[in-house]
Amino acid sequence: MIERQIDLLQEKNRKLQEERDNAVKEVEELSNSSGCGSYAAFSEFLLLELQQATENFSNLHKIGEGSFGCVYKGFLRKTMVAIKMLHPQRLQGRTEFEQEVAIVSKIRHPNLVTLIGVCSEKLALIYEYLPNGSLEDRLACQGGTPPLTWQVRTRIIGEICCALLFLHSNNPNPIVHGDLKPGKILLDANMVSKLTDFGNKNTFVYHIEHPRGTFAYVDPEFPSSGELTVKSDVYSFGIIVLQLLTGKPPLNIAADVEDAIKGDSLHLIIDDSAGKWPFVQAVQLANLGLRCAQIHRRKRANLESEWKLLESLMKAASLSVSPRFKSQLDDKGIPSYFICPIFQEVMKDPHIAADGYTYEAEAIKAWLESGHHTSPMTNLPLPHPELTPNYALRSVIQEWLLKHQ
Ligand SMILES: Nc1ncnc2c1ncn2[C@@H]1O[C@H](COP(=O)(O)OP(=O)(O)OP(=O)(O)O)[C@@H](O)[C@H]1O
Repeated sequence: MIERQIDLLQEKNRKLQEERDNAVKEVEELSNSSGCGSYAAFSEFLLLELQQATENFSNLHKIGEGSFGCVYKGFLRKTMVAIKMLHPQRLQGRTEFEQEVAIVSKIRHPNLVTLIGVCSEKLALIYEYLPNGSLEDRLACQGGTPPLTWQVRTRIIGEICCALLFLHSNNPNPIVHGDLKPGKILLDANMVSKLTDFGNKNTFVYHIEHPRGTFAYVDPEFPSSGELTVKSDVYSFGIIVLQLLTGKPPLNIAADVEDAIKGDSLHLIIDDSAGKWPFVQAVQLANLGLRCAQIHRRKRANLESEWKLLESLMKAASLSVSPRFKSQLDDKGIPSYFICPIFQEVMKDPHIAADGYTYEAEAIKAWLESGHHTSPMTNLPLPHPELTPNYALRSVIQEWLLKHQ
């Protein structure tokens, strides 16, 4: 009798082991086929969940409509999200949707909008929700919002450059945004900027065929070459820099700024609604914008070489905090990005984790050592546990502390 029970238990144990081995194999196969190691980057949502989150796609939840479909705001699995419903006719088909998702879902950077998930049955993309809307709307002060200060504008320029450097250095192939313009730069609750719609060249091609005033950002060499390169993004970036500096519409902006520099009248076209922009820095930004917005690709700036200048401009801007820069400050006047998301204290030794967020070294090490394999910020699996010191932020914090304590 006992022997029979032992046999049964052994048989059950063998079956369980077999099931476990099969499950492990399946997970390995899935992660290999996604090409991103064990990094399961996004969730699949049901249409029913989207319907519940948006009260059946009611107009009250609609936040906008682009050429590729409507965007709704919704509360999904305890998170505020933006749901982008793609028009199926705007895509070449499901394969293209899947290819795009495969690219976008693997990329994480603090200045790129995070893809949280997809709803394959409805071809919908679910992104983190950015409550301060687009740079286009903020530049136009839509809804009565105050103009962006020169400090915020300088930081946004640095952040966008940082995001482009990240996309362009992607391995094995650089990722070209292809449709960079203020409408594709979104702002979070702290006015930190994030690029959206990267890895979707179709948006760009669509705009070339159906111009809506956005062609001012388009690489002038694109129509003849028919090809988008990283230098196409550099051109659009240059136009955005000049627009942030002057507040002018993008058409012919490079020629206007160039004329102003030649005629010693740059001070007349700097956007004074941004506050008192230090003139030396305004000139540096004007020249940076012009180096990027060259008509010929081969003459355009290399963003890697421009980064040092931008870093110093960002540093200077963050040290010169005006009262209108409040959204970046906590109630003690400390810039929010100085605060470790785990310890909630000003960082002494900031380190960047694989999720792109910066934490106090001690805090993130303790998190990893206690067996966590996920991001404390996004809850998504971390592709690796390595940490990189954030020297730039550390020196900004130290200088700020010296000045304010
Ligand atoms: N993650 C998000 N959080 C908050 N608002 C968003 C988000 N994504 C898009 N939006 C808003 O939804 C609207 C539509 O965006 P979408 O990117 O589809 O089109 P667009 O950029 O306005 O136009 P097009 O794609 O035709 O150039 C815009 O007002 C945009 O600011």
